[in-house]
Amino acid sequence: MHAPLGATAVPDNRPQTQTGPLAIEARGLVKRFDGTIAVDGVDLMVPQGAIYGVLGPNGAGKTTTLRMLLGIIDPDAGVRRVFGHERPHDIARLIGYLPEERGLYPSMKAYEAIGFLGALRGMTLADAKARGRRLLEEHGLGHAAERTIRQLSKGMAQTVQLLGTLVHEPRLVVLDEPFSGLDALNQGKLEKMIRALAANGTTVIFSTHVIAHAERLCEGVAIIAGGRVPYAGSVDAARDRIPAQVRLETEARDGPWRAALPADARAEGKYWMFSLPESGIEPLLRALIEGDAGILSLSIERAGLHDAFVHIAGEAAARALEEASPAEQAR
Ligand SMILES: Nc1ncnc2c1ncn2[C@@H]1O[C@H](COP(=O)(O)OP(=O)(O)OP(=O)(O)O)[C@@H](O)[C@H]1O
Repeated sequence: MHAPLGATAVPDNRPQTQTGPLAIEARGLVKRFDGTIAVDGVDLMVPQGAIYGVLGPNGAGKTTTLRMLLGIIDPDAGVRRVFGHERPHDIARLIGYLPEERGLYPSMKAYEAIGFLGALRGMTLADAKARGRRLLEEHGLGHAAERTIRQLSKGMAQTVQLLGTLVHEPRLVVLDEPFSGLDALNQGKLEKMIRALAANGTTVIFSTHVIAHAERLCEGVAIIAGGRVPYAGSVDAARDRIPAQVRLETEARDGPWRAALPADARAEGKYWMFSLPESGIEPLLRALIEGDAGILSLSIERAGLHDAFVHIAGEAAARALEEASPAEQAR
């Protein structure tokens, strides 16, 4: 039995790599529309209980990939297993799905809309409505339970639809661009909800074109560009594809120590910046000290997911990502 959403304190330092059973295993998924390839050989492994991001610019193939995983459309080639089942429809009651196109019946009351979605996933309508009311209370929308969908703000309606996605306590939650259309406050609330779901053992997979969301939330990420997945794995391992950068401040402007700096060293204001040498920091430190650099400060900065994305998917894909939503990227 799951605890109520949002009720669990969730540590931010959960392990980045998980072993154990997979919620989703997809190999070689291909989809064409009218002869044009939308998804071109996607492999994904999502461990149970993980938060997993599918990150890519508009048109990259995120929605098509998610729809194939859910069994809404069939791949032209490849296999996908959800909790070991090759036909996701067989376990539809274990899955919650928030589609990219939001939509609830405008004349339904908020708690009825949640109830309706729960009934579609196998709950009795009465149970689903009662749970809808409870979820609305728990998420600060108790006052809106009796309001019709058309009387709600866009953000509130989106939260109602999300609660309808979760009302039957699915074991796998698939969210297509769940952050788009939400203001900063509601984006923060959604991040909390996603963490709470995972802390309760639910697997969450979401698509996004906002790197910051994937970086803050996900253990695993699939980078998707032009229908291909040039990287799928842990966020940490993606970041480790780029050498960490050393930021060095010295007292001496010149001297024998300069010969110890790696070839890619460049001046940035009062600092020297360069890639962490493969031999590690110690031999470098020794050389700097012996060469009378007078070290004032030295820090090692790990690459962020943005730099990793550029490195893996290329500048053009990164630009497309930023152009998709500059305001959301900034958050
Ligand atoms: N039903 C369809 N018929 C024809 N082409 C489609 C269909 N669905 C998707 N496509 C095309 O497949 C490609 C991938 O689309 P998809 O919606 O999967 O991308 P996405 O990464 O989810 O993009 P967005 O972030 O804009 O939603 C696009 O070129 C799109 O135009």
